[in-house]
Amino acid sequence: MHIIGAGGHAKVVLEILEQSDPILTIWDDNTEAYLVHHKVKGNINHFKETGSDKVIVAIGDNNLRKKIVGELDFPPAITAIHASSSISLSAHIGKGTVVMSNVSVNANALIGNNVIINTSASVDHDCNISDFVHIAPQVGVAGNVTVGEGTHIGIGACIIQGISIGKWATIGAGSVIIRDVPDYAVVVGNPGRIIKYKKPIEEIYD
Ligand SMILES: CC(=O)SCCNC(=O)CCNC(=O)[C@H](O)C(C)(C)COP(=O)(O)OP(=O)(O)OC[C@H]1O[C@@H](n2cnc3c(N)ncnc32)[C@H](O)[C@@H]1OP(=O)(O)O
Repeated sequence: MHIIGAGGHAKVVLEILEQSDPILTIWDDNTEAYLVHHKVKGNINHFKETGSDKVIVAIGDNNLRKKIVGELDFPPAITAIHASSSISLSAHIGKGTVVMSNVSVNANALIGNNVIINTSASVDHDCNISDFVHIAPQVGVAGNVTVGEGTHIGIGACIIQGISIGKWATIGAGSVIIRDVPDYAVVVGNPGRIIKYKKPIEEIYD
């Protein structure tokens, strides 16, 4: 199994994957780096020579994670699911996705590819979470919420039921979201209010 990334987020992903398979190879453009006790084996171009899809891109920044996944010859096929998480049998977890400790994913929730559901977050029934989203620690997402590609939901935020959040939006730490959020909006506070709009770097240059 392979991990791309050697930063703080990758450290947590490493610990999850080591529960099931201690044979892991780490790849990062900083080829001098260590991920805990594993020395980085090579850069991302070097990784491509393995021809493997048994990889997860363990990079916390949604924009950068999408960019790196896009550079790979095969989409990541590994999911990292912590043994203490509780995932409904009717939920779907996409490939390349990380589910950290004490997370709950309830009935009929759809979680896309290359998503991060961070420590102790909960995603309730019938939610639809798109690719490259990051749901930070302690976030509560109520039932029937949709979240567009690449959105970051900050630590401790709450989203009430039925809300639709657009793509590449940012929800500030501790915010309470009671109204729909448009694409690219940065929303903070209780109740959440839009303070600005921020496009991901790739889309700014499109
Ligand atoms: C395991 C892990 O570590 S996972 C990572 C967890 N971390 C997170 O989830 C981080 C979430 N990030 C935030 O909350 C950030 O503050 C952001 C993204 C919302 C805003 O960051 P920036 O774009 O740098 O905005 P900036 O700091 O300039 O703040 C702009 C204004 O919004 C206010 N503001 C920023 N964040 C918040 C917040 N969470 N709640 C309320 N107000 C806020 C600021 O006080 C400031 O107000 P002012 O203009 O009246 O002074």
